Amino acid sequence: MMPTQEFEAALRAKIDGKTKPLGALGRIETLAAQIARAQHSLAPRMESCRLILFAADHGIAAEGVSAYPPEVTRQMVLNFLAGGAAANVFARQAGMPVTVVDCGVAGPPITDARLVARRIGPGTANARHSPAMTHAGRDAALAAGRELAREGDFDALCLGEMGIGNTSAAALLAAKLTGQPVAGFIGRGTGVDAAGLARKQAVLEAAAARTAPRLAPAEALAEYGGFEIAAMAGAMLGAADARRLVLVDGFIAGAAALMALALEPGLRGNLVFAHRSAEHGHAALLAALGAEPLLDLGLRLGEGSGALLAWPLLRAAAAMLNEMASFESAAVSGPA
Ligand SMILES: O=C(O)c1ccc[n+]([C@@H]2O[C@H](COP(=O)([O-])O)[C@@H](O)[C@H]2O)c1
Ligand SMILES: Cc1cc2nc[nH]c2cc1C
Repeated sequence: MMPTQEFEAALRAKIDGKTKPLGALGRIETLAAQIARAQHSLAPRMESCRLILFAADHGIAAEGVSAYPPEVTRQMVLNFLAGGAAANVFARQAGMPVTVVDCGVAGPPITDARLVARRIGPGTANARHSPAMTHAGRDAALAAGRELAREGDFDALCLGEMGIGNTSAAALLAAKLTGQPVAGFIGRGTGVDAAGLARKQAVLEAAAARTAPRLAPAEALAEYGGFEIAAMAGAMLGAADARRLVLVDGFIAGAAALMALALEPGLRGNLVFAHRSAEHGHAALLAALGAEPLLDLGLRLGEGSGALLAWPLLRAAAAMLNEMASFESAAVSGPA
């Protein structure tokens, strides 16, 4: 629903009527306004959030573009299920449930009742040489994310990912969606050294050269995406269907956001960009998104870690709107 002029005027009056100098709560004020618009309510609810963690493997990891071996994806999924990863710790701090989704982790399916199985395949094909996924695989991953993000009764969603090699997929996707050279989106990911970075640059240049500089969104996703990236993009669309806000994490989540926005520009109001990742290329990606993130903590982990850390700000913004006294109710004098 488009915010009406009356709604906007009432929202402005409510925020400006709170007992604070005009504009003194800065980004918390714009965040409160975003939440109110997304729910089309002057008294929005922002009490519950959950983390959905999407995991998948990447064929391009075989090119030596990561500092860690591909089996870490699977091992970290087991760590998520055991509750030992950073994402689990931050989610527990916030009292947030965690859903772990296997979108296509390499090797045999992980048999664990707590894992949500949405396996599209045992990882993508190597995008250096061929399209990463079929159109059917892409559509299935998008649909899986969309359906998961619509489920349950939550006001907001943190979306996170795990996938060795996925900074390569995200960089290629960002390049093909913006039409900009891939070089500007390449970083060290999990921490490749200088030689590793040079190899990653050569591999991604070669992968990018397979196709036109700019691709239609759905084509870019099939050529270069990952199953977890497609599922995350789908989850953003699903969250918007349910009028939920999404806390967008770092570089890979940012590429998924660029993808989701290319498919559905109306989604913009549902996305809150949580943080600026230390991954070189995230700044360029945020610029392409026209986004100014809330936090800048030097994180480069993924897993939704930055989104989880930003969740209290979302709660605080809604609480400001709902609980803070007005000049009138508290009998405080306005500007002289
Ligand atoms: O979210 C980020 O900004 C971010 C930046 C660098 C690395 N990561 C994580 O590291 C993995 C990808 O790094 P790489 O080097 O294997 O492409 C993947 O599991 C991501 O969650 C995440
Ligand atoms: C250990 C490890 C944890 C991660 N979490 C997200 N990406 C990751 C990559 C590695 C290597």
